[in-house]
Amino acid sequence: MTYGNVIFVGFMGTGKTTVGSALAKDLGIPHRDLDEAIAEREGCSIPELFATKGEQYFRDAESAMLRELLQEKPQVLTTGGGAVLRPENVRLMLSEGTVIALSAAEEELIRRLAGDTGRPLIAGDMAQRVRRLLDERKGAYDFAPIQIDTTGKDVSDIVAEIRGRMVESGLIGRD
Ligand SMILES: Nc1ncnc2c1ncn2[C@@H]1O[C@H](COP(=O)(O)OP(=O)(O)OP(=O)(O)O)[C@@H](O)[C@H]1O
Ligand SMILES: O=C(O)C1=C[C@@H](O)[C@@H](O)[C@H](O)C1
Ligand SMILES: [Mg+2]
Repeated sequence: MTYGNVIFVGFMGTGKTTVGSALAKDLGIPHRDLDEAIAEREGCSIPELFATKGEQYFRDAESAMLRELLQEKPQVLTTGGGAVLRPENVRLMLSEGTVIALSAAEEELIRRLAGDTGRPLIAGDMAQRVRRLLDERKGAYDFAPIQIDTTGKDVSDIVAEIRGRMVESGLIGRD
């Protein structure tokens, strides 16, 4: 049994949506994804939203949707890579749930994101943009009390590792 929100943060491609969905199944609680909820509400994809309304509009929608979705506990809530950029969002996440940060080595992120067209901030020279953004966001995910490096690990192993950390922290029982 788990209580409250389990919130995933991390850079694009660290696997928040993929791992969060698998963890929610494993724990038997719902999974919501902030990017998917925004796209559904706005009636268009994230790249379309950036192109038509701009990043500032997206960030406002992201903060509002975060506040709204955090009311629906218990759940696994997976955020977008930039949701931690506003301090008010970070404060809200820390007060409303358990925050788990996923990370992965730069070259692995570049491999995972190759061919992707759904992330407007890395469109164009993807590898160069990933490197620059990683540098700009250094430390941005360090606030999360549970830190998981996903490099070279399968989704099922990552879920097992997270479960172990949640048991250690007294958030869930052993079975
Ligand atoms: N542990 C893993 N090993 C290999 N590939 C992975 C792993 N986790 C995720 N992936 C792949 O990496 C890509 C990005 O994963 P995902 O969409 O879950 O990332 P995200 O952190 O939610 O990104 P965003 O911040 O843009 O929402 C997907 O193609 C996914 O299948
Ligand atoms: O890292 C980011 O700033 C983003 C990550 C994606 O999940 C989306 O939220 C959007 O493409 C912006
Ligand atoms: Mg995602």
